[in-house]
Amino acid sequence: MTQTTTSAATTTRAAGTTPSGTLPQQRPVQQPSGMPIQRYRAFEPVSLPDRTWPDKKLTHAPRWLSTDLRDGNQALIDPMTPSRKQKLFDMLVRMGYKEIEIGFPSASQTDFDFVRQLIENDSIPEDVTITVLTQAREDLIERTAQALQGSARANIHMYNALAPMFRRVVFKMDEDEAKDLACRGTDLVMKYAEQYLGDVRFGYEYSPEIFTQTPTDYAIEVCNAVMDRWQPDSDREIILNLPATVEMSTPNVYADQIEYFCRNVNNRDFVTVSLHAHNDRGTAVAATELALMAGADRVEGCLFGHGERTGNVDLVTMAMNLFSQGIDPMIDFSDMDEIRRTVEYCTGLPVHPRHPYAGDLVYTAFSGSHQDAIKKGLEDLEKKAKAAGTNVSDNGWEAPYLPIDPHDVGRTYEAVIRVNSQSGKGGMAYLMKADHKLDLPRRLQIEFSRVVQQATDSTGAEISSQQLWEIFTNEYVETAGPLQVMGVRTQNNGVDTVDATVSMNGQELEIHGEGNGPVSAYVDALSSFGTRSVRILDYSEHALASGGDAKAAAYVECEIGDGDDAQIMWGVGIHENIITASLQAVTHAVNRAIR
Ligand SMILES: CC(=O)SCCNC(=O)CCNC(=O)[C@H](O)C(C)(C)COP(=O)(O)OP(=O)(O)OC[C@H]1O[C@@H](n2cnc3c(N)ncnc32)[C@H](O)[C@@H]1OP(=O)(O)O
Ligand SMILES: CC(C)C(=O)C(=O)O
Repeated sequence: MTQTTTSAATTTRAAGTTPSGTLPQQRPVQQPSGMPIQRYRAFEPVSLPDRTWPDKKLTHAPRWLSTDLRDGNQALIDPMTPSRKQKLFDMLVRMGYKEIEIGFPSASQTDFDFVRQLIENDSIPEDVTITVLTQAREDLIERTAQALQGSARANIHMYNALAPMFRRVVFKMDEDEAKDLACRGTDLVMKYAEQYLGDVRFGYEYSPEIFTQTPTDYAIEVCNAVMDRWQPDSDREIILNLPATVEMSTPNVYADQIEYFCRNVNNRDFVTVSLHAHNDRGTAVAATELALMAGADRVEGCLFGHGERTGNVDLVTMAMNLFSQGIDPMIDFSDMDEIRRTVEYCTGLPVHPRHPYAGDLVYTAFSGSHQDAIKKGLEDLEKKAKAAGTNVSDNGWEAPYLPIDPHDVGRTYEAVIRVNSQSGKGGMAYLMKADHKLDLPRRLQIEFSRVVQQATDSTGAEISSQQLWEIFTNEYVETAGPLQVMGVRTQNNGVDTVDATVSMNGQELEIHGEGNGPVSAYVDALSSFGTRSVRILDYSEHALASGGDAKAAAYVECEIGDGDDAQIMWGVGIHENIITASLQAVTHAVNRAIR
């Protein structure tokens, strides 16, 4: 056996033991995975030692562009039908998007026709700018301009790839040739805009595709050359959209690239710097947020992160992250479930149950300690609102584990707590109160949670609120047992008396008891005919609702029997008459003890 000697001044420990006398913990040794890491290399970041973005804060919403109908649509298993596109477009407008990329009209007759449909059916509000994408190819640019005829406000968005690998493999172009393609494309956009779009409030967006894998100085050089053609001015902005076409690095690297670009590009005052992050590393939201801190003005993305491969940056998370910091996203997400249903219908793809702010499970706690904290948090908010004579929704939000109030996105608190084998008393008590109006005393909560635990352990499955109610009533409220009460008369003549007709194990008896209240008189009566003694340890009652015929609930904690045989038992009664409810509660506790 190891010896540990402790004195006031020193602690001596046997070699190889810890202060608690246990064997020391060995640090785990991880093993090489054997995966082919030699095939990949780390991303080379731009050098920006004097970066300023880490100290910046997001204070307002950026300009948003929804590309659900373009980048989102081009990545679907089944691209949207025109009627689905229309439905999604209408919803985007209702939500407040003012810039919407509606397709790639030179790609197909379907895409072209959809643009025409929106314009000809007058579906585009005056203050909404539609955008369409094209490659830097003359035939495609001309067709693109034709598609936009008759619109009120429209942008042509042209792209070409600048990254070395793309130039070499896809385009077989050197840097100058790729720059020249961008410049010629810009000339053609202007030419065909003039030819077809004289009456349109017309704008231009250029994307140096694969911006993040392009040497930033070269991307700036091409953008400056494009601007030499477009000639931006105070009333002639250019949108320079800087895509992380494939996300290749940590978000801070994108932020450095954006800050570097913003500092060094020409005509910064007339340039709207736009972000277009994909989510290949799962950090598109973080990258976009940091890049906004780095000086960008505008964000392109899709609802729920649809788009090529892992998707575009998720516009829902982006906007709701701002909302949760008290910043108006300028887009309305107050009916999140309707937005989700519409996107699911239009895209044919489900939203993940854990999707931030919108998934089925994101305001739900199954585990005991989370439930307990949420219950206390909600009670605290209600208490504060009551004290101030306001509603919870009028006050600031602060609740454990819930970054926003589910009500603010159209959810109820119903799903906030769900019960399974991971749950504790707090969650069950919350459901019993919220759904069934029973405010269980604390020690009853503890006892009941053990009863529920047995049920969840045996099935391994979630227990619905209705099942919880059934378990509760079977256990505490409707206990069949040897003691049955057939009739009770209570009186108060200075002292409370109870006269009852009961049957015990089938034998009918008249019993009588006295006490300083009906419950103690009933307990006295029960003790008089040889059952085990009954002592009330705790008693509480409350109405289940307001109104004359409302039911009341009574909870009693009894000690039944004496000495070593004594059992502590809860019983519950629910009845229109509170005295009946109390006596039922005692009867149920006795029956539970005998059972
Ligand atoms: C990052 C993005 O999301 S970009 C948007 C991608 N979206 C889409 O591609 C959806 C719509 N696209 C389409 O329907 C078709 O690709 C079309 C209609 C645009 C073009 O079709 P096609 O000419 O038949 O074929 P394809 O797409 O294979 O064309 C590739 C050619 O375009 C060239 N090209 C690709 N991108 C560009 C560009 N931005 N500017 C100029 N040329 C380009 C390629 O180098 C290749 O040239 P090559 O034929 O000389 O080798
Ligand atoms: C056309 C551009 C903006 C694009 O979709 C991308 O690079 O991901």
